[in-house]
Amino acid sequence: MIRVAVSGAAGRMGREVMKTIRRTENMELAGAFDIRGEGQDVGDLIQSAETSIIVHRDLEQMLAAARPDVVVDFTVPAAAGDNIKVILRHGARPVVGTTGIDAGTLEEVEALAGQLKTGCVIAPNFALGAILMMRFAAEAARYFPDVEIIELHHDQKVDAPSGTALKTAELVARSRGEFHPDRPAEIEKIPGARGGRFDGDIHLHSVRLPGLVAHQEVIFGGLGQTLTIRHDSISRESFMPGVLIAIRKVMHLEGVVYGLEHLLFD
Ligand SMILES: NC(=O)C1=CN([C@@H]2O[C@H](COP(=O)(O)OP(=O)(O)OC[C@H]3O[C@@H](n4cnc5c(N)ncnc54)[C@H](OP(=O)(O)O)[C@@H]3O)[C@@H](O)[C@H]2O)C=CC1
Ligand SMILES: O=C(O)C1=N[C@H](C(=O)O)C[C@H](O)C1
Repeated sequence: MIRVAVSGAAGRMGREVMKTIRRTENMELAGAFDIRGEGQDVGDLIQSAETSIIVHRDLEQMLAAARPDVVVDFTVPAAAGDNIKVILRHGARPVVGTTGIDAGTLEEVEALAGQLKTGCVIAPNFALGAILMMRFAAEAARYFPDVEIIELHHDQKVDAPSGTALKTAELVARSRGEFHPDRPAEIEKIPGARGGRFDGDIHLHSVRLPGLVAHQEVIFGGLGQTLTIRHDSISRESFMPGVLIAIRKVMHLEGVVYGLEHLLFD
């Protein structure tokens, strides 16, 4: 039985993870942490009967009371780094979906996990289709180096571009074939109209609208043709199989694994 606690328990992803853990064999929901909903029974958050697990506002207290093996974190970029360090120091294993964590914090987490010989998984996207979309995009970039990325998300998302779009841009940049851009000097009549630029010339565009969940198109352009690779998460259930894989695998890891693909394909 793996004892799992959830950080960001009152959020959209935290609630979905708690529902999933509660119906998964060999896993037990052990604790819940969030800055919102202190003292609330988790059952209220996931529309189920009372669970006797209450939301803690203090991560250390929750860890001491719940003694989880794994803590799943879906919070905010500003909090996730500190949360991960506290979880590691407490001897539990973090599985982190929070995006937008800065590179310096990630390095500190890598050093700490290595020093403590404890496993940690950090993945900007847990949906299998999104992992494949990134893989196919990296492959296509070898033949079509001209590319733009459009990510589309619900209107409550705080970070832009999405973690997935940034990871896609990194992978595309790494595997890109020969690239000789021959473009006219552009005039942006509204600043930002051409999006953000990764590596100088990979344009990323972020759309935020109610009704959306999480979507991305990677559009390649070539002589007389385009190739579009698109993934749609139409519900947050899409992320759950990947989260469960990470929870099971992190129990046997030492150090940080960045990206679900390393648990699926390596
Ligand atoms: N890797 C993946 O597959 C996926 C990653 N994500 C990422 O997960 C993160 C969460 O997304 P989502 O669930 O939609 O966001 P929500 O805003 O719905 O949930 C985040 C929760 O964390 C709480 N919170 C804020 N600060 C802290 C803190 N310091 N300590 C503990 N809890 C805190 C928030 O409270 P309050 O509302 O009061 O601020 C909220 O309840 C985002 O970074 C998102 O990009 C999302 C989907 C999939
Ligand atoms: O905030 C979200 O919702 C999502 N965030 C992740 C990201 O930033 O890539 C993963 C997915 O796109 C949903």
